[in-house]
Amino acid sequence: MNWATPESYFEQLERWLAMEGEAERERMAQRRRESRSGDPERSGETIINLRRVDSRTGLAGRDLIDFAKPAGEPLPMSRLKVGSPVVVSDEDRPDEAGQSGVVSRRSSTAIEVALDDWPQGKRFRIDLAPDESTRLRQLGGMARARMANGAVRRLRDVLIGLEEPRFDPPKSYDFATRLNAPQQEAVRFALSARDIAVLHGPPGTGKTTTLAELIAQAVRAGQRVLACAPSNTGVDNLLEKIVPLVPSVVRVGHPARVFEALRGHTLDELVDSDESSAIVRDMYREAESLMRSASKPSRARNSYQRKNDLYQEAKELRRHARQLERHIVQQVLSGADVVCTTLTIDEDLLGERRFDLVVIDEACQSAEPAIWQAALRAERIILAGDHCQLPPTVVSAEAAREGLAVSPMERLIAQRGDDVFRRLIVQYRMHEAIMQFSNERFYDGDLVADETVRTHRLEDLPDISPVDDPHPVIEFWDTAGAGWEEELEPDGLSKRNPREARWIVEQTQAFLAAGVEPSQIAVIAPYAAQVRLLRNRLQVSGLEVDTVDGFQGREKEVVIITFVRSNAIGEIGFLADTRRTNVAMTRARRVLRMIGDSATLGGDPFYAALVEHFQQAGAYRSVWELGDA
Ligand SMILES: Nc1ncnc2c1ncn2[C@@H]1O[C@H](COP(=O)(O)OP(=O)(O)OP(=O)(O)O)[C@@H](O)[C@H]1O
Repeated sequence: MNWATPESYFEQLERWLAMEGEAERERMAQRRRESRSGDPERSGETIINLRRVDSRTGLAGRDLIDFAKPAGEPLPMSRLKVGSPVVVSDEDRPDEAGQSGVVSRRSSTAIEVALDDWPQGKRFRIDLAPDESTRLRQLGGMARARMANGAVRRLRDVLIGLEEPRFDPPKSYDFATRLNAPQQEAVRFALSARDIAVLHGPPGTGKTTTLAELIAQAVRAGQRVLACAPSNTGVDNLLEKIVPLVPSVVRVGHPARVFEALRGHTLDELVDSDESSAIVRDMYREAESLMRSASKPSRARNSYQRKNDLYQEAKELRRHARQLERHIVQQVLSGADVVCTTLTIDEDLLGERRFDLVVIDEACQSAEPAIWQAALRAERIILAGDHCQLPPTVVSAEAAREGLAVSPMERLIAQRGDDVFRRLIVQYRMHEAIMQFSNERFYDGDLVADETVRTHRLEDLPDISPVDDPHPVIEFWDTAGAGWEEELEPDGLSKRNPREARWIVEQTQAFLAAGVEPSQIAVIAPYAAQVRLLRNRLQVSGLEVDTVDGFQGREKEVVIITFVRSNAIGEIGFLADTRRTNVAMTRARRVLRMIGDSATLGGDPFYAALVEHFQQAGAYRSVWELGDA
């Protein structure tokens, strides 16, 4: 995408955001209609028939309530993840609005929600809440960017693609972590940027490790850094790597949304452990006791006046307590070398703060409107991600078609080419054979497998049999002509393939029998219906069956993929977004198995090349060999 002026750029973004808002409202309405007519859980945005099974008090006095189905029934597949904003409501009072909260933990049978008040009722439902506040904050950031002056204005225009990025001669650094040569070069390059630099990190190449080093170097040079990512998980992954390298890091955000192990670095906890916070707590307690005294009935002559005085005193005390609390918060923030937050920034909290360097990890998963809040606080900005993996989530199909699903990082690479980015090329995850196809199709053949993983096999793990007949590293199993056809899930719109599912179950059981731990296996399916079917049939604790989205950024020793689509008309639906398949394949460390119908998939040049690649590699099999096709 190219824009002629900042005005045309921001007008386009505003239109896209309006379309997103409309599409989200439509999706909510659709969900309500489905609730009335059939199974509300099918939307993946609602869980019904829940009971309160446990509770504890979390940070800042919030109630953390565990909800579960009767008799420990597993929860349905849903988009409700840790950090999702939700509404908890009483199923017996459908007309009441319910309470807003945030998912703070999830297991296969229970979901914990952080709520400000105790939820009343017996049977509950939890609905994913639309994120209007995020959109409003994005609009605010865009409006300010539109009016920007001076240096911010120049940075803005480089980001939009209207001005050339500039670089100083690279300096040399004394690195704190052991980086490979391309990682070192990437740090030198990024830190030489006067306005913008981009780091392209293909799977397993140590993008986050490199970003943490780069941030540490900036801090050593006396700079203040804002480290962001679109998701809470992304922020926490970065935070985890920054903490050992930088003395003072603060994580801004709802503690319920932060990994438990990292909560000591949240602003809430740091403020809480500040010495002056004891005084604030005393002041609040004192104010409460004044309020209680004031509310006691009294027959004294001047009781009205006395009550009024007590209320006034309590109010004044509270005002002072809040002031002091704000002061502590600002002190903690000012003392931090690095502030970590999602891209949805709390503007009141950060105030006018600007940073020498703003780093955005997973930048390929944020759409254009999401970057402006952070970008406006930057002297220089570094975007890192992999545009060959999952794009930003966009609800409006029309806005996506028009370009909202293209991240600013992807756009900058397309506009500026090699001048603006460096690619990390040594990967520490996949056996060479697993990497090869992705490498050729997506990474210009640049990727190199590090010696520590290049030839690693399943048999190198402890307790794996059979050692004398090693498991092949890669295999594509073709169902062409076998009649293993896809079907629609009854009452649903999602697709599944029962015969492929049966094959997957057999394969998985064989790996388990060979000694592979359930937690080392990923079963990946593109469609929710196939995931549901497989979860039903593969109830093994620790084994993960999910869609691609559930595995982004992660890895497993063994990855088994079912492509599902098998039909006479060669329709492959959203498998046509081949980046999803790239993500799925590149999760695997030692073994990759795929099953699909080449007659259906092969109409698409990407899948035709994939099957051809496996044939050439001697890793092509047909289900006809099984004798039960
Ligand atoms: N220079 C290096 N030497 C040895 N191991 C490394 C090096 N750089 C990264 N690694 C290892 O590679 C793995 C991936 O690193 P990291 O988590 O930084 O990758 P990533 O690129 O952010 O991953 P992804 O993008 O796939 O989520 C980690 O186990 C890390 O310790």
